[in-house]
Amino acid sequence: MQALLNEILDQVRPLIGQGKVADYIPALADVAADQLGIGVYGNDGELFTAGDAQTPFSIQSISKVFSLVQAIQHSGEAIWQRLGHEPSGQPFNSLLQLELESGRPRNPFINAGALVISDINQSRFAAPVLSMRDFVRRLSGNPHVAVDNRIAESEYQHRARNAAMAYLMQSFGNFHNDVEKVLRGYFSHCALSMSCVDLAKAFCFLANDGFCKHSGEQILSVRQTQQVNSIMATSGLYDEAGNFAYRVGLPGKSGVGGGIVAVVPGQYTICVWSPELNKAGNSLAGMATLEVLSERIGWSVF
Ligand SMILES: NC(=O)CC[C@H](N)C(=O)O
Repeated sequence: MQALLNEILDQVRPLIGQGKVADYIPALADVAADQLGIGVYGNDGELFTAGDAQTPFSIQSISKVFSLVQAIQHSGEAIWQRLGHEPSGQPFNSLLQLELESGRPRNPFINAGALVISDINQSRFAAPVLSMRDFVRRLSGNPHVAVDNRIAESEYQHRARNAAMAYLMQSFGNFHNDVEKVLRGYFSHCALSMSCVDLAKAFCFLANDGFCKHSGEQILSVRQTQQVNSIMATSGLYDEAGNFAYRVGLPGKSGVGGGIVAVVPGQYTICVWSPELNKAGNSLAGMATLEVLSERIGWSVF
């Protein structure tokens, strides 16, 4: 595995330069574009890394999985009264469908859906950002995981589109807390800084029937774990979820910080990171890395 990871990173490295670092959140644009890393974590606790696997980056939309899991933990099936679990076929920040579908987001991994989940968590936790941070610290086994407040503040200053979504949902009665407060919380969890190693470890319960070995916690039931993986497989990469299923064939979740997490049920979790994105907002070199790795090992679940 170790030799394979080194080989694959060398193979995809020439793609760096063909994508574009996200700059609609100005603080995100400061990252060095030529970074590339991978962490692979086995259900048996084995860890393989290559490249910039230990460098923390902004997890952005990958955090939507953590907030969804928290909401499922305290509210279970009831959350689906507020949003769906259908792929959207739209960019992650699209407003169009939300208006047509009366303020009910298609799924928890587009921004509108993640904002509803944040609203649900806001109603439940006294300090939602701290609850999320502590949850992620336990899952990753890294007590130093923290929010990069500079990035959270930068996104708040440029919140127009996400704010528009939240207020639109409020106008349809599908938003219960103060919009600005929920936006702040959502931007904070998107601004968590984690490395490929942190994320591969934090997602391992999804490859292990809901059980996180290093924290000793049953995070979700077996059934709930299958359900979260199914939503990742159908919606984890927005309007590129089909392409990801075709090329990689695993449940996955991406973020505009350039990270992508993928789950090999029963075996491994993988996190790749490279900041340059393709047009759909997914890491260009990251997608290629996962494609080659999945093909070489025969990991596709399809
Ligand atoms: N796709 C993403 O990673 C988007 C997350 C980002 N915080 C946003 O709301 O726009």
